Amino acid sequence: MTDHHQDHSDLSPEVQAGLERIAETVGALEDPSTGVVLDALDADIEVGFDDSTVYVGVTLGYPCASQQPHWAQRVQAACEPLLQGALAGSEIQFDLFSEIQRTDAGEVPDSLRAVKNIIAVASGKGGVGKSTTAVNLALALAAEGAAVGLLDADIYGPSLPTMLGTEGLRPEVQGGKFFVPIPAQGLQTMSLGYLLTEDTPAVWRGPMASGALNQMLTQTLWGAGSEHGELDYLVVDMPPGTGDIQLTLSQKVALAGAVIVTTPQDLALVDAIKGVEMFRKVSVPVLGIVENMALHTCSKCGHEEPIFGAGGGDRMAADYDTRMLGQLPLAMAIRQQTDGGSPTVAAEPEGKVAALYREIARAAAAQVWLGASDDGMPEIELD
Ligand SMILES: Nc1ncnc2c1ncn2[C@@H]1O[C@H](COP(=O)(O)OP(=O)(O)OP(=O)(O)O)[C@@H](O)[C@H]1O
Repeated sequence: MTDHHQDHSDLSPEVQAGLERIAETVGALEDPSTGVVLDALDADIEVGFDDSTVYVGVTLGYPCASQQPHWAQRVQAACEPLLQGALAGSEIQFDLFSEIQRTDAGEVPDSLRAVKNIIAVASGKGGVGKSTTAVNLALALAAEGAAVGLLDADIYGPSLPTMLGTEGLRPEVQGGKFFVPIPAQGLQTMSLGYLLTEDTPAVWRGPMASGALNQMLTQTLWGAGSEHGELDYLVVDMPPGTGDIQLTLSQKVALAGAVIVTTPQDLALVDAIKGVEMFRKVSVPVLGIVENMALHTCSKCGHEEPIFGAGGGDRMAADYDTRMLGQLPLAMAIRQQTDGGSPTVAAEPEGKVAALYREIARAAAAQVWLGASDDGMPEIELD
């Protein structure tokens, strides 16, 4: 439940009552990323008064730096009618903060203690744009103010070095055992692509692959390059599919949640359902579904069409009691930018597509904050 912080003992009772009404009004505003009113969330609302200025501060549990103007406008509109009596003529000053909490991960290796939340980005099958989504989501979380790491767990075809323009770089090794993550475009990154050389055999069998993955996860000094020695989120770009590697990883570390990427074609949706079921089976909360390549935007006229059909992700979200985090268009620019080493969120931070990725990132992180997004769901048994 929300705290309304107020120590207004030195203020007149009339001012105190006015501030209390303002706190209540702010508490009744809906948080756009969860659709829940602030009072029902674990949000902090602070209200103060000094020299004709009413200070209102809201602290959310997910990164939301870009939302300050939008919130300021909403708080202003909702509270202006309350500036009466002793508060008449006052101004409102609004600040939005975020404080990202840690998901309880139980026993974890030392290197992962620096990570507050691990988010897996997964897909039931290959080629749906999972890696593109993972890298843009990681950049979007960082753009919203979080300290973010990105682990490319795609053992068979590590694409992170290409997407972030870090090909050919090798991580520094500390104490003969630990990798120092490579900083790239504001992210702390690690990929098997950094460790393979031209001479490394490309055939990685299941047990070897999951061993390598486990090592990258647990032997990387994740907090090393970030300001506070901690990461708010480690985004893991999972290998495609729902086989042993995926299951092992999901069981080995306490994931804060999983984002499932799908395309609107029916087949990909069937595969995405397998992804949802796999995570449920190992009690990992499914944060939601991202529908990629959902609309085709004509590069000549800008017209948008759902060439693979519409509404599949929404239907699946409803059927499987999860949510749609957002839809991305099939756009030439997304492919060119991501394959060219500067993913859309970094290449065009103010563009329409970057705004979509940021909205998805906020919604996913907000679900991590809510923590128990799957509460009450019966476990689904496979086989
Ligand atoms: N929304 C999009 N619009 C246009 N191209 C896209 C979009 N999303 C991804 N792509 C392109 O599709 C190709 C496959 O994307 P990506 O590598 O992210 O998929 P993946 O699901 O991770 O694949 P894999 O299973 O091979 O790892 C890439 O060339 C990427 O640039």
